Amino acid sequence: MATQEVDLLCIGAGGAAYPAAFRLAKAGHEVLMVDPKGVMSGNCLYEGCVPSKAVRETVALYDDVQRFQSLGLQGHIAVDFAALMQHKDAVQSRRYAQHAEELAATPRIRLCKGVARLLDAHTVAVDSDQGTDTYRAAHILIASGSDVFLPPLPGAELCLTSHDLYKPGPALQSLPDEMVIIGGGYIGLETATFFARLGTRVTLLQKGERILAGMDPAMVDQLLTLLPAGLQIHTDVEVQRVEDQAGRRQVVWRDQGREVSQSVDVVVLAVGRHPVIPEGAESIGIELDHHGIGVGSALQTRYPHIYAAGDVNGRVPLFHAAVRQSLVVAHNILAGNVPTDYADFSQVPTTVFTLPAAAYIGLTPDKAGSGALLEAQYSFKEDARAQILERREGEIRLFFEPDTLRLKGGWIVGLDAGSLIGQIGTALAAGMTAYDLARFADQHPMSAEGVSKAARSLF
Ligand SMILES: Cc1cc2nc3c(=O)[nH]c(=O)nc-3n(C[C@H](O)[C@H](O)[C@H](O)COP(=O)(O)OP(=O)(O)OC[C@H]3O[C@@H](n4cnc5c(N)ncnc54)[C@H](O)[C@@H]3O)c2cc1C
Ligand SMILES: NC(=O)c1ccc[n+]([C@@H]2O[C@H](COP(=O)([O-])OP(=O)(O)OC[C@H]3O[C@@H](n4cnc5c(N)ncnc54)[C@H](O)[C@@H]3O)[C@@H](O)[C@H]2O)c1
Repeated sequence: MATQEVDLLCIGAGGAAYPAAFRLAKAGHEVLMVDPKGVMSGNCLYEGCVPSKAVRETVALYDDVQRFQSLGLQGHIAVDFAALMQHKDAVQSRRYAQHAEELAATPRIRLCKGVARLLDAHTVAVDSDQGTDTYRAAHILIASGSDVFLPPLPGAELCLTSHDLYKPGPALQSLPDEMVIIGGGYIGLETATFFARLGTRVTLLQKGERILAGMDPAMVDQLLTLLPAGLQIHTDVEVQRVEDQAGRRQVVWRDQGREVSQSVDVVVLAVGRHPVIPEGAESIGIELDHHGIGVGSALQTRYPHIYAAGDVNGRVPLFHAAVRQSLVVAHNILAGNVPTDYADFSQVPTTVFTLPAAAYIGLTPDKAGSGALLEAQYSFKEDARAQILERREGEIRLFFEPDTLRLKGGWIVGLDAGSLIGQIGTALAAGMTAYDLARFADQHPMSAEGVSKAARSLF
């Protein structure tokens, strides 16, 4: 087939791709998204955010009901793990159907099921079941995301990954009694708390000294004291190998020079993700850095018309960061590839959706240095909603510039952390001060009032 012309070709159809695709199509441009999944939403919906949180929220309800056994909700409640997986699958199907409708209703935008390769700075080949098509694109958005990193660990192939756990039709259909999780980052810790709260005995093995390395230690240390009792965490260990033992898994690791082993039903490997670089990118001279495709905050590669957004640039590998970056790309394309919009990588709300959760944004004391920020605190112990829900653990901390009392960052451990961080983020984006927050009459008895109460503690 002859080469076809498009205004924008997106490599991938996840959160880093489709907001730009829709914005450009709305502005009258012809857009093609290419993705081997043949559906929109990338890994967030296929095996990431949405399915993992469908599991998380069900476990949170189970946890709440158990806590209320002596508080007015008596009766036996049991986990049906296979039904929980069906619920997760149903949420995924529902969202896929919604996205298909959105796509069908939007003119000038097509989604092709296939794999894209860069032939030169304007030409992209798309390999699909129908053969290979070639497109000449005025603009290219590389949004090919990330994939599970598999380390050279003997027996890695015996382990499950987040892909196996959360994809539609997941690998696990019954609740394991015992599980080892290798890796103490987001995926490892979230997954560990979900299973531990359901009743699985979970051992988590972390290579370095710190769980959730890179986050404010004061936040992480507080979170660690609140994790489920059925979760054992070993840090500073070196996993040696995983072996098959008549269908069970034997995990062998070194702990302070001593060899330790444990036999479990399931091993989950969660030691990170790596960017997926489309074929041809490097040969046309697109540069990589230690995160992924190298871009500045205008998200342009060395070619002004070729952009890289989302997990593939590895700067802030979160869904909402990918969406914001995608819109930055759209704005810069619409401005004729002259940077007019920039991604702010420093102010992205981040939540570890453990049970309970921890969330942070902006500048925290570990990064700012001791004494550089004025701290305000609010403990959930004294919070009305937390008392009503018997969730009195954790706190809100806000960090201000000492001279101006301008909000610089914050973190929350505990109740509604994943929602409250959005409120703090909005205040941060608006350049608000402790005075502004303290003046706002936030709703009682909701956890959000803790944000203004924390600010008021300074006066
Ligand atoms: C278990 C798990 C839980 C997560 N939970 C959260 C969460 O709660 N909140 C949050 O914000 N983030 C979460 N994330 C991260 C989030 O999923 C990613 O940040 C987000 O999906 C990134 O979007 P993206 O569009 O950059 O990439 P992706 O979603 O990875 O999409 C990239 C797409 O490109 C396609 N592709 C790859 N190569 C090619 C090619 N050559 N041609 C065509 N298409 C190609 C891929 O098939 C994929 O569909 C989670 C991730 C995981 C794994
Ligand atoms: N709530 C969220 O927003 C959310 C949830 C899940 C995933 N994600 C995204 O997915 C990405 C990947 O998550 P992840 O947890 O796989 O990676 P990660 O980089 O967050 O954590 C990996 C952990 O594994 C440890 N590790 C590495 N090699 C090891 C080894 N051999 N033995 C033991 N431990 C080892 C690392 O030190 C680190 O603590 C995250 O960076 C995040 O962007 C986000």
